[in-house]
Amino acid sequence: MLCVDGWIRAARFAAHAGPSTLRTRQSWLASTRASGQSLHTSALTRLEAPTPGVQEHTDGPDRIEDEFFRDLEADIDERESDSRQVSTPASRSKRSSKDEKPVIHSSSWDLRPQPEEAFDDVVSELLRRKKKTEMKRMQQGGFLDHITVQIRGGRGGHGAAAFTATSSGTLGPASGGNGGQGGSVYLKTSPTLTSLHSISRRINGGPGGNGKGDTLHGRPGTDVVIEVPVGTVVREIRRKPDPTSKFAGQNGSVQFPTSRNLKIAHPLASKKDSADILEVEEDFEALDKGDEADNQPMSEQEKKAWDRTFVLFPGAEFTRAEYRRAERALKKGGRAEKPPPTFEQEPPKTLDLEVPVTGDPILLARGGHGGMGNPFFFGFSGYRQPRIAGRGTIPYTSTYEFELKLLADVGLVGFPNVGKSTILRALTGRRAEVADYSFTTLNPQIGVVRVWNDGTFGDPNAPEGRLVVEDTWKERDQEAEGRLKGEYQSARGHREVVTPREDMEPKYEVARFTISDNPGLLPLASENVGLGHSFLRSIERSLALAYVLDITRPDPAADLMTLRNELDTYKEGLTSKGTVIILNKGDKVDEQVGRERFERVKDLVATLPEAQNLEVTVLSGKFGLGMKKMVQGLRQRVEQERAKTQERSA
Ligand SMILES: Nc1nc2c(ncn2[C@@H]2O[C@H](COP(=O)(O)OP(=O)(O)OP(=O)(O)O)[C@@H](O)[C@H]2O)c(=O)[nH]1
Ligand SMILES: [Mg+2]
Repeated sequence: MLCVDGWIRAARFAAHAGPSTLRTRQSWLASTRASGQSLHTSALTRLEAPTPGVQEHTDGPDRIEDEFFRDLEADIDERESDSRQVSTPASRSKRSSKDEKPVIHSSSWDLRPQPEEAFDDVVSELLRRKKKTEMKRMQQGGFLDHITVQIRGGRGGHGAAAFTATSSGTLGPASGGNGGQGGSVYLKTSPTLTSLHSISRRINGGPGGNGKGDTLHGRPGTDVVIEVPVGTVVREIRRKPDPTSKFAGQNGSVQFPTSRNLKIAHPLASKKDSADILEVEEDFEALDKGDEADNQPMSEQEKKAWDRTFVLFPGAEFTRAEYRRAERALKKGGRAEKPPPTFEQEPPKTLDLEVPVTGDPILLARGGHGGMGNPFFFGFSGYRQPRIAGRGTIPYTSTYEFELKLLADVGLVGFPNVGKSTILRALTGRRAEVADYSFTTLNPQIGVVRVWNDGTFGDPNAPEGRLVVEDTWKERDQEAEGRLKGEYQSARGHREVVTPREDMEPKYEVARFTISDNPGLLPLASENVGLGHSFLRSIERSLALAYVLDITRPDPAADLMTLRNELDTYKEGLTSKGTVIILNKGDKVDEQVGRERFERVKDLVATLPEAQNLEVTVLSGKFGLGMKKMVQGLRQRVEQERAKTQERSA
């Protein structure tokens, strides 16, 4: 049986669409006619299986074709003459420059070695392309799915060494305020983000305010909340003390404590200390007992080092012994600087943000302690008028690795320029970039497919047959023309939403799933050629995969094998997620050729281990034809997989 429903929709769309759409359509009609091919017998309409529950038109195809063509062509003539009248020199020059746009044909990525070609040439060509696409990606701001970030809590504010003034001019009671606690760094998910590019490489909590006289404490530092997309995996990979800290390595090099023992390499440590590995605890005990070194004069370097821990009242001078006593006071009060905990003492943080973070954000790095004001040192080892206050501590820096694994239920995979973005747009209305050259899509995109009770999908108000997905530059042209005419025409103008007619059956949503459009994959993608790993990583978690092949290419079956091999090489078992094989651009081939290629793919699929889950379908993303069957297939698979996951977690 013949399904002409799709064709009627396409014809209807053409009759309603704007001038540039008409031109495309008209040239298509003309070329098809010229080749002596009957339109309704395109591979698409013949191969599309009837969708259950959808009423089929029983009129003879010839009659429908004739009727629609007469109307359509009259419409086209009328519109063309209209558009000629309004076209301005500016819009004409714009179009002509666009017409000169170089078109890279889809076959240009066919890099499978030809018999006479050396494999090395192919590889070097692929590497050249990888460089080119990466450059393009960088120029566009780029998608980032893997970054390392240095995170540190804010430094604590310094304590104040101050005294209440007395009428006699002597120093009254100590009244320095404490420094404020540094701000902490938190993490939460954001539903609107789809890449990590907005995250800075270095994130510090806000610094705490300094304490002041009259026991005025410093204000706490501002907290920082990092927002990441859902699907981000966060791993702490390193901790290191601040380079100015006592625990930092000598000469600014940083030493990460790998065991409980810590090598003290600091101006304050004696020669013996830096030679031996010394327990920190014991170090402080030894300090308390006093040391003959205490009586020796301090070097400038040592003074500077103490200055990083303490603030002195103006004019005050401290000996080494006094400093050590003050340090002990801090330690007893639990305010002394500590080395970063090792991974054994405090396991590294690992978070898998597969579901949105609800409630409080997650703490990644705590702010440093505020320094103590001088009242804290009162009475300690004989201080009646402590002319010393503590500085705020600088927390250690953690290096985190952020990796984004996009969480779409379905992933579209295919070589460049086969129409993946077009299909995403046809399914979801998301304005993904579509253009007739390879690597249009550089960043994965996610759209939501909504399935209605009558088996339709997408925008519930969009009348059938009004949808066409055009190359984005054409839309931009249309937009510009609209602006010139003084009327702003949305790029989605031909998808305008209409209120459902009263006689229409009410629709309700029965299922919803997300689908991701990914950058095109090249042979050797699993070796990181093209955009390689970056997007393979993000499809790893999809519940189902849809292969997109271009039916106008000479051997879609071979393309499928190359695609499958790439996925298999990247990760074993990934191909078992395959659900549908889409032969796109069904409107572009004539029936016999289309049928042959379709059969070849089907024969090949029958030999695959995952054959029982795979369905082969021919469709046209551009004209939204033949999509229902694919949506049903994907929906079923997604629901099955979701049920399995639920069972497993139960
Ligand atoms: N005739 C016809 N053209 C189509 C169809 N689907 C896509 N195209 C055209 O094919 C070209 C490439 O489409 P895209 O959707 O950008 O392809 P892609 O796979 O996303 O390409 P990359 O992002 O570069 O990997 C565009 O010019 C589309 O208009 C279709 O079903 N029929
Ligand atoms: Mg694309």
